Amino acid sequence: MLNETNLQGLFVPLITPFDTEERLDLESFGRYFSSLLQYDIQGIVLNGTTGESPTVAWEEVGTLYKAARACLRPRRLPIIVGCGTNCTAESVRRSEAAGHWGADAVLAVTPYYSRPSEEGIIEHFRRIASVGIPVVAYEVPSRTGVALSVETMQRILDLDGVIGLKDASGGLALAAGLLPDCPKPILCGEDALLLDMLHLGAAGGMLASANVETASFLKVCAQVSEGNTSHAVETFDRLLPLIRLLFRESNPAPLKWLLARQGLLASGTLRCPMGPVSTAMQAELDAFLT
Ligand SMILES: O=C(O)C1=N[C@H](C(=O)O)C[C@H](O)C1
Repeated sequence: MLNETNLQGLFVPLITPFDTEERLDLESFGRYFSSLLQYDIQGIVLNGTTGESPTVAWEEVGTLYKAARACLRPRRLPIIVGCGTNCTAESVRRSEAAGHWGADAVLAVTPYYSRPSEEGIIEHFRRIASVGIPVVAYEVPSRTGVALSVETMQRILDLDGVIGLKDASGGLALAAGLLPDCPKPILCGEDALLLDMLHLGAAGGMLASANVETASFLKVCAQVSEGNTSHAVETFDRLLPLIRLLFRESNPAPLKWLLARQGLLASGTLRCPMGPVSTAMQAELDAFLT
C-alpha cells in the first residue's frame, strides 16, 4: 500500500492499448508494460488521463489491473488506479472495487462538469477517503473546469486517507502555496513543470512523458534529490522538446503514436472522440525517433 511516506519518485501513467477496432489489446499491453519495467520506477497509474479513462469501461480497468499484476509477478510495484468520476457514489464504488483487487492507492480527480461548491468537492473526497484505500487527489483544472484554491486543497489534503496530491494545475502557485507547510507529498502532474516543482519540494512526478525517455526522468529526480542542480537542469532541458511535442496535441495521442512507431504497440489507436495525431505532428514525432 502506498502512504504519505512512500508516495514519492517517478510514477508512470500507462496508456491503454487498443487495436484498430478500438478493442482492448492485451498483447500490446504486455509488450509495452514489460519494456517499461526495465526501469526502476516507483509505481504506475492505470486509468489516468493517459489511460483514456473517459472511454475505458470499468470492467476493462479490472482486466488491465489483472494483466498488469501478471506482468509484474513476482515484483510488487505499486499500482494506483484512477477511480475518480464526477459522481461521488460511483467513485466510492470504484474505489471499493480497486481496494478488493489489491490496488495500492486510488487516483481521484476533482469532480468535473457539474460545478459543485467547494464544500461539495471536499465532501466528495471525504467519502472516497472513507473507503479505506489511500487516495491521491488529482487537480487538473484545464480538464475539469474547476480550479481549487490553496485553502480548499489544503482541507482535502487534511482528510484522513488522502495521502497526497497529483498537481496538474498548470502553474506553480498551488504547489508553492501548499508545500511550505504540507506534510503530505505533492507529485508533479504537469510534465513541463517537473523541475520547478521538484525545486519547490515536490516528492516526484506522475508524468505521461516518462513513458518515453524513462531513464532521463529518473535521472532528473535523482539529480534534484542529490542537490545536483546544474546537472538536473541539463538533463531536464534535453527532455523539454519531447515534453512539448507530446502535449502539443491532446495527450495521449502523440504518446500512443510514438509507442506504436517504437514497435511497442500494434496500433496507436485511440477511442473516439479522441483520434490520431495530425500528419504534421506525425512527421515531428518521426524526427524525434531518428
Ligand atoms: O495520466 C494522467 O493522469 C496524466 N495526466 C496529465 C494530463 O494529461 O492532463 C498529464 C500527466 O502527464 C499524466
